[in-house]
Amino acid sequence: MNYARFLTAVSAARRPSPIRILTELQQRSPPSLISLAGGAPNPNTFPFLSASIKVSGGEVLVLDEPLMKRALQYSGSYGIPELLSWMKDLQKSLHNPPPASYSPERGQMEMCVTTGSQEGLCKIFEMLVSSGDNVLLDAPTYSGTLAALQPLGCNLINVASDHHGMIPADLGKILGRWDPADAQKPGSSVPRVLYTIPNGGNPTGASMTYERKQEVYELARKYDFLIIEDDPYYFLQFQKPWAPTFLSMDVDGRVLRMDSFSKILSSGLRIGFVTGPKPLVDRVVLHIQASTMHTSTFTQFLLFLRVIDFYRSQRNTMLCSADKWLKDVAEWHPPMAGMFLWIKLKGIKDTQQLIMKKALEKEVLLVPGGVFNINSSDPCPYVRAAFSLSTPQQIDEAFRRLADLIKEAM
Ligand SMILES: Cc1ncc(COP(=O)(O)O)c(CNc2cc3ccccc3n(O)c2=O)c1O
Repeated sequence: MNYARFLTAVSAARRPSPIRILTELQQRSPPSLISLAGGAPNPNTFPFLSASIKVSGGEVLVLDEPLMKRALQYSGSYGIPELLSWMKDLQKSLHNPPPASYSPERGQMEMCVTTGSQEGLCKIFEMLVSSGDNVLLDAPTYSGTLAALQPLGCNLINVASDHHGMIPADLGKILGRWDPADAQKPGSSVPRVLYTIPNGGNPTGASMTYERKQEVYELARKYDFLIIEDDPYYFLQFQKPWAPTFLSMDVDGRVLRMDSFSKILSSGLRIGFVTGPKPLVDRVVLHIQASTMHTSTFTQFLLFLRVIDFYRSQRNTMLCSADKWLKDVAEWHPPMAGMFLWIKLKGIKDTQQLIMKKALEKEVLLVPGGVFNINSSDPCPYVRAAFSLSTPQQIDEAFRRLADLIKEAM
């Protein structure tokens, strides 16, 4: 992808802020580093020393004094490392984005934390849209998007939609006005941006089918435009399996995705995430450096502690169910971090067929361990179980089914 052609002159002119480079450097350095560089305030002057916050379920999140000193201090413009690392794992687990394994130049998956997904939206539009540009979207649409787009003086082209979201045939008809070969020409009027809300559209409630997403994505490839996937209602889908996202099919690195925790954790914490190709996300971060510097460190830590607390309880649930159903047929080590349990099945040389065929018949899905080996065809007795998304009841039933499966296979 030629990402430069998508940037406005303002975005292309942005350069890293020297003080932010120092903050990132300091954040990555060992505590032994002595910095006389940053103009950060002395945390010993902060009047807030610690915090204990009771969360639903009765647990208490504690920000002790050392953590509070970090939480009240400046932090990196991409987001705090702990939260970014967790979010990248989550995106890989949820969407398995092809660009996760790409090189930076090829559009490697990058992420940054934003102050609400609204900030992500606004900065992405200001990065990509200049006056007079043609922008594709399906209206009616979120008023906050129009508030961010319309002042940029672009030409909004409305693509017809229905309760299944944007109608690819209408998009194709609209794009038929142009020759795809012109897309790369300087000054071309071929649209470079398509915006859509793929799940629980605001205000229509429409959710886009996977098939339509595939057709839209193919048109994006043909006319070489970016897809802005604004998905704050992804976690509010009422039926499973959740619809595969544009990010999950993004073989070209042409999807910029916004996630939000406003509807599932707190709207006042103002935390959103941008996921997309590194050359573009880096430009959003340069804008953050020059505007807010970063999303509140304190609220990022609050979210991270809540997430960790949730994952710790999910891990404990999975370990209880493993002890209950699998202790005679498998072995594992309790994970001290992350969202995965690595399970070795006893008496099974290779789990590939067992999982890809037999497990599906019993309606339980895990990942056969072989896919994580350098040579995936090498036999592997392990399976990977994720405890990020399923309920305790689902985890328990899944392991009951897995235990049946292993006993039948032994
Ligand atoms: C499609 C789509 N994209 C992005 C956002 C922004 O979410 P956030 O920044 O992550 O919190 C939204 C939030 N939508 C609304 C917000 C809102 C806030 C105060 C009062 C009313 C509001 N109404 O009515 C809304 O629809 C959205 O629906």
